[in-house]
Amino acid sequence: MSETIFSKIIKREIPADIIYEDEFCLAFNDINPQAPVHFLVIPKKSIATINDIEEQDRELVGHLYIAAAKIAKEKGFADDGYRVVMNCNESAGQTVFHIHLHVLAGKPLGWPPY
Ligand SMILES: CCNC(=O)OC[C@H]1O[C@@H](n2cnc3c(=O)[nH]c(N)nc32)[C@H](O)[C@@H]1O
Repeated sequence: MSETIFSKIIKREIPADIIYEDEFCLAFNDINPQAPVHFLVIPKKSIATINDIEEQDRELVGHLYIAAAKIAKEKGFADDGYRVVMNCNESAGQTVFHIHLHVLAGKPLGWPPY
């Protein structure tokens, strides 16, 4: 698996503002927030894109959403509302090839998101 900046964050080789961690995933604030709340939930397993998610990753991908919802509830914006986005490849703007959920909240988010 190719090393990404996110695998360095998982290994604590580079710093990040970590807000949640469990056996399977890590969440940290985005370095370039696009909303008052903008954090990422990433699996500890390196999976490059949505296209690379395998049947064996079903539980793990579901776990990312459960973690996102747990954080949203803890931070108090679950009921108000939030957006969860996972981008796949260049035209969707994916720049780090380690899958990650973007969790955005804290302001009315426009739709469609482009
Ligand atoms: C269009 C979004 N497509 C994408 O691939 O998102 C990658 C996301 O990761 C964020 N990011 C990049 N490097 C770092 C870093 O070292 N630290 C942190 N805390 N966030 C980072 C970046 O701002 C972007 O929102």
